[in-house]
Amino acid sequence: MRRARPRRTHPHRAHSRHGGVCLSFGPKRVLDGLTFNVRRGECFGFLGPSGAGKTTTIKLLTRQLTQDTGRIQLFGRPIEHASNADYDRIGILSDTSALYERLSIEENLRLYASIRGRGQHDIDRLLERMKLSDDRRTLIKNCSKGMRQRAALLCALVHAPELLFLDEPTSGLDPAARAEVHRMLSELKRAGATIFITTHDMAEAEALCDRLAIIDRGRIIALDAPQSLSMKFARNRIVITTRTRGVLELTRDAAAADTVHDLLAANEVLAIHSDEPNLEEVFLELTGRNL
Ligand SMILES: Nc1ncnc2c1ncn2[C@@H]1O[C@H](COP(=O)(O)OP(=O)(O)OP(=O)(O)O)[C@@H](O)[C@H]1O
Repeated sequence: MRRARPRRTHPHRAHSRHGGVCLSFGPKRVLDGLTFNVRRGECFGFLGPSGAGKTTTIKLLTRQLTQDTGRIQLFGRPIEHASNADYDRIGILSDTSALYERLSIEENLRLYASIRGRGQHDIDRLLERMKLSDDRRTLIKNCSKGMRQRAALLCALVHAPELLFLDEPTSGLDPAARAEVHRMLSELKRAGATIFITTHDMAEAEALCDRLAIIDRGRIIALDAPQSLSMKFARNRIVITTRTRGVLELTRDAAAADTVHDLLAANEVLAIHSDEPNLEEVFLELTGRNL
């Protein structure tokens, strides 16, 4: 994988009031005191509105950029001391620009396998897995967006990395290809890989991620397990659909218990459910914006 040479982005060091990692592009503060850690073996989701700083964070974590201030550790050591052997433990899917346009899908895969010092024996299996066997000889420049995305993902995986950085891995994929990527990521996780993933797809985040960070304007505004995030924003209400009295919303208290009892006795209850927000609503509440 080609790595851009690390470069400083801002002539002076801009400190955050809260510590953590900061980065500015010119006068614009893009990351503002980021602090988080990713645990070995987990799938860590990084969500946020467009322009929040997700890709920039991946670039810092993969040493394509250098932070202005703050410390980053990779495999438990300062990232400045990361060796080539450390980088060999990493797979990166950022966009599809790392693919060679004039080579076929298979040639790209074989090239990446040889760059990574890997044998070629897994390539047929990988192509089959991503349903790319029939298109293996198609040149990248003639591939659809979904085919490119799948090919790029395979190139990121070809050396069986322990730590994967995936920037919107399912964008542009149809539902079947998306499900295939999800299955593949779940398998990698079961095999012990650590995954750092950005996505705009809340259902994907909920299904795949052990923990999620929500980032807005370069700051982390929430970090927890998907279910815990929803619970934090639970509105403490129950919603009852009745036979003749429409939909009732009750606050969870002793009075609600009496009402529910009376409704049940009168055979009025068609459905009862708690009113926890889904992740999409949590996100909207936190950021005031759609994904
Ligand atoms: N090389 C650069 N020079 C100047 N500004 C940049 C550069 N790269 C990113 N930015 C700015 O930094 C901010 C964060 O960008 P970033 O790509 O990290 O956002 P993102 O959260 O990944 O967004 P998206 O979901 O749209 O991919 C944006 O305002 C963007 O315009």
